[in-house]
Amino acid sequence: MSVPVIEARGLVKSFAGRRVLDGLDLTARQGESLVIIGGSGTGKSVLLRCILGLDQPDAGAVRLNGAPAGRAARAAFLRDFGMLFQNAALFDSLPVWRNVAFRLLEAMPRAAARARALDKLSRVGLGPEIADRMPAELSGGMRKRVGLARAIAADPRVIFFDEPTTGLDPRRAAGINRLIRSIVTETGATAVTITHDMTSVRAIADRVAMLAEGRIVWQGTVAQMDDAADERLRAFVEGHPLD
Ligand SMILES: Nc1ncnc2c1ncn2[C@@H]1O[C@H](COP(=O)(O)OP(=O)(O)OP(=O)(O)O)[C@@H](O)[C@H]1O
Repeated sequence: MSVPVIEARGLVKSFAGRRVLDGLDLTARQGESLVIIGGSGTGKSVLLRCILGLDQPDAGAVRLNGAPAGRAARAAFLRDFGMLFQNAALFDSLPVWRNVAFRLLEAMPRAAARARALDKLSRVGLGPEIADRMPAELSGGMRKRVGLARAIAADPRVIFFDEPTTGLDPRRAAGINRLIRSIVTETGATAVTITHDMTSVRAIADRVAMLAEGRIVWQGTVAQMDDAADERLRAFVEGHPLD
């Protein structure tokens, strides 16, 4: 079997004495689409931040492409990494194409970067007429698509999607889910998505991992998820009300 792209072992992270991650183990393998689910405040973002080196775990270790996540392994990982942020996180002062080409502009001439940006915009269903618009002129769904074009601009091997459908109506959300799935399948990239949206989970996931009480308490395919008896999983998947 190939070396895991991401391996987290025994991650512990507390804030103000409260343990958010409590011995968490998780593996993402080359080319798979892993979706992490879990209630609000269960630590999904903290987990991503620990993987990316933005938060330091109190204990445990992260390995990236088989190597301990020190400075060099993390730099190599980030060179081949793209991310779609919640709310797209576009630069409001830059036109769409420069948002998409942001990292490309360091690596290639402006004309080539613009051409690549237009190509990626077209991949997410946006025409060249959008390229010179400012983000504020776009709808939420279009901004999300621009964010997706930016995430894939440099053809990354690993892509993180942070709540990709939040704030979108169901049809726009379905459009984003379909794009994410087709991009992951086409490029063979490893994808890690965090979401609350069960429609998204079903559209995107090869494997689902549920975070609760600081650990991955269940993982499996979507088909296994539908058959699983785990109470916490059932409650989340079926949306049992919480007071
Ligand atoms: N820098 C920080 N300082 C203090 N507490 C933090 C910090 N970052 C996260 N937390 C706490 O850790 C817990 C988990 O937060 P996190 O953002 O990872 O949750 P989440 O699962 O991503 O939630 P949501 O689904 O609502 O985005 C929360 O209680 C949060 O307040």
